[in-house]
Amino acid sequence: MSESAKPVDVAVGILMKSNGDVLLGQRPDGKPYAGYWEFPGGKVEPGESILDALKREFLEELGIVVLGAEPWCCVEHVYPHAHVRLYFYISRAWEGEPQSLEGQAFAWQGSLGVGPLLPATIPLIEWLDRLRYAD
Ligand SMILES: Nc1nc2c([nH]c(=O)n2[C@@H]2O[C@H](COP(=O)(O)OP(=O)(O)OP(=O)(O)O)[C@@H](O)[C@H]2O)c(=O)[nH]1
Repeated sequence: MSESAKPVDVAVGILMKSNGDVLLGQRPDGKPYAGYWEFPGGKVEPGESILDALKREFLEELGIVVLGAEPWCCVEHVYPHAHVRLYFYISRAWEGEPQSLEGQAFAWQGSLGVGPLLPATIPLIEWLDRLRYAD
């Protein structure tokens, strides 16, 4: 039960193209919720800022250099395997083309697409639609 008492901070990045498409990745075998889709990211390491964690994860997983990202929203979720606090950032500025450096599948998506999504990420898709089709 100690896991539910102390949330784990997770940095999550939404790469958004000018047409509104966003990048999703599929969780690899061997992790909880393998095969589910999520926005790229991962756990924040001790002493690391959330933005630094985001940049590190994007470089490790995708070979992308995030040039800028804005904090968007924070969601807490209690899974059987972990209690997480997800810090979602939106980035419209990066360098490089996403490559699958750790073997995951990735896909650029409009409003509807791949699934299933991680439970904590589902509401984000609706909020995101309001944001990207607002202007
Ligand atoms: N990256 C990411 N993680 C999410 C999302 N939604 C969500 O609930 N999570 C949760 O946040 C946690 C992220 O941890 P992870 O296991 O992917 O991170 P990591 O790569 O640093 O882990 P590891 O190095 O321990 O294997 C998981 O518990 C995952 O279920 C999302 O949209 N993106």
